[in-house]
Amino acid sequence: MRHLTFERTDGEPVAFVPGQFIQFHFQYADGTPTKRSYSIATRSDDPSAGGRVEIAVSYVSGGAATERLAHLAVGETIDASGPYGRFCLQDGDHNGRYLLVATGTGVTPYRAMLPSLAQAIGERGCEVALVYGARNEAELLYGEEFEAFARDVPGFSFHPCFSRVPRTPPRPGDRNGRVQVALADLAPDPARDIAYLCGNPDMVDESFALLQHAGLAVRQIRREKYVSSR
Ligand SMILES: Cc1cc2nc3c(=O)[nH]c(=O)nc-3n(C[C@H](O)[C@H](O)[C@H](O)COP(=O)(O)OP(=O)(O)OC[C@H]3O[C@@H](n4cnc5c(N)ncnc54)[C@H](O)[C@@H]3O)c2cc1C
Repeated sequence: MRHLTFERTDGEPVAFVPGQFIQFHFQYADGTPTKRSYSIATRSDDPSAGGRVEIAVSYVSGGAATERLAHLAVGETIDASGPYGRFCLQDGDHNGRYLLVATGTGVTPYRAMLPSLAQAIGERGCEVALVYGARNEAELLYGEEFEAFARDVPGFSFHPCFSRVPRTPPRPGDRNGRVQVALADLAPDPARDIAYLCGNPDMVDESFALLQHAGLAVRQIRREKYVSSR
């Protein structure tokens, strides 16, 4: 995975709502134009971010966009458009708990949402549980930040799930296995939960089915599937 930071060539800040994504535009080797989407990871409470766009890219062997992004040099430019998307927190929600579920780079929109989540916890007294699946500790993207946030913000809990290799030594709250199991253990409750699911499409579909089985309505489940957009 790579964490990349971009700024507009005209120096203007990039306005976005946490949860949105941008698209990069480039060409295949034969000159055919194409584009790919990447969630914005920038935290608005980070003064050093300064209106820049931060993204995390999971490397796909032979993938057109990730090959291009993996070989971008510092200072090089790439065409982009956006922001797009509605995988965002909504003003009218009065739920008692957010269940945020992600695998891999699917956790990036939640990093961008952290300041808004802290505000919701402070103003509405709601809880937030972040369930995050990675294969091993090395792939736990922004893990230290989420752990620090959980320490600082009562009401926010972080549940890292290691699907291949457990963390050694394990930390309190670590889970081994798939995010779906940890999600079920949180006892999803239609009376108080709104869920966000982001990342691997199979994980999103399976978690969606699990939440529906627990009684959540479709409007209580928001999804962002990281499908290839050719
Ligand atoms: C709304 C949205 C937001 C997204 N946000 C992010 C993000 O924040 N970070 C991120 O890394 N990606 C994100 N993606 C996925 C991203 O847009 C690309 O699809 C991904 O980077 C692969 O593009 P590529 O051009 O490198 O691979 P492609 O050239 O499109 O694919 C090459 C081959 O790899 C396969 N493949 C594609 N993706 C994967 C994968 N993940 N695992 C295994 N095989 C794969 C394809 O089926 C194909 O056979 C997002 C997608 C959407 C729709």
